[in-house]
Amino acid sequence: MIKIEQVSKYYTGAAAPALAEISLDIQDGSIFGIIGRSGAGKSTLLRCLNLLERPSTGSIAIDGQEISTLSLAQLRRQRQQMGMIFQHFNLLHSRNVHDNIDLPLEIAGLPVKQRRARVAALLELVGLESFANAWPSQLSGGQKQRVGIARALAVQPRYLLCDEATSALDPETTVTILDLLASIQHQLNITIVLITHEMSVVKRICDSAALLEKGRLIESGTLAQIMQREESRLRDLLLKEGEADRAFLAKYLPAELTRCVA
Ligand SMILES: Nc1ncnc2c1ncn2[C@@H]1O[C@H](COP(=O)(O)OP(=O)(O)OP(=O)(O)O)[C@@H](O)[C@H]1O
Repeated sequence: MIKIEQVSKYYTGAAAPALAEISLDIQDGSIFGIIGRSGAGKSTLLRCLNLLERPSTGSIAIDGQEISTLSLAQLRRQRQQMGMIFQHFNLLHSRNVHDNIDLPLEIAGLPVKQRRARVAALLELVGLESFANAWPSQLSGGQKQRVGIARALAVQPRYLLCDEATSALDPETTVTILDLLASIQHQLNITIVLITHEMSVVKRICDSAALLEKGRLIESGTLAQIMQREESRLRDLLLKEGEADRAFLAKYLPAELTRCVA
């Protein structure tokens, strides 16, 4: 479990903190959505989780281990537990698909035979078996993100952090990538933390969510809890584009759906 307690982040020279006293629990095996407008602090929080940024105050504990107390070697090991995918995929254009996925394994110093087997399994996992020799420039956005996902999973992380991973994709491709992430979570039992400004993403795959605004946590909980709250900004946001979203209503508010249909 990731336990974030009273985390604040002050950037030098900034008038207001990027994060202000954020407390959140991210349960193992969940798909946790962090939502907020531009500047809300989502990326800062994600960077604190992947250990690229240190909170100014407060603590982040992973499985009870406070990360600010880790030695450099421990920090390196902990970073390997955090796979990351990005809005613009961040593939190396000088490497083909196979070699992009292989890169973290090469850096980790795994024997070549083991690396080949692992890359083949990852290509299959993301449905790109026949694209091993393709170059990034020959792929669609969705295929590029599949390569990004395979690469992030190469060293078998426990957490997959997704930074607006579908924001550059069209709606149909977005759905296929989100469904792939949900299937991977299920198959590998990893924890997925994703940041997004799109409620449709949260509705499609998240089981928990947190709403940030100007660095502050407005609300958090499981979607089941949020949907039962009387006064909830997150519930309002989830229902805002909800009319057409029967699957979501059927899951969380079946009575509401029956009323809409009647
Ligand atoms: N390296 C930095 N130095 C100074 N200020 C920063 C830095 N990174 C972020 N900020 C500021 O911190 C605040 C939160 O930014 P952050 O990028 O975390 O928000 P966000 O919700 O991810 O926004 P977006 O959706 O636009 O990426 C903003 O006011 C931003 O200008």
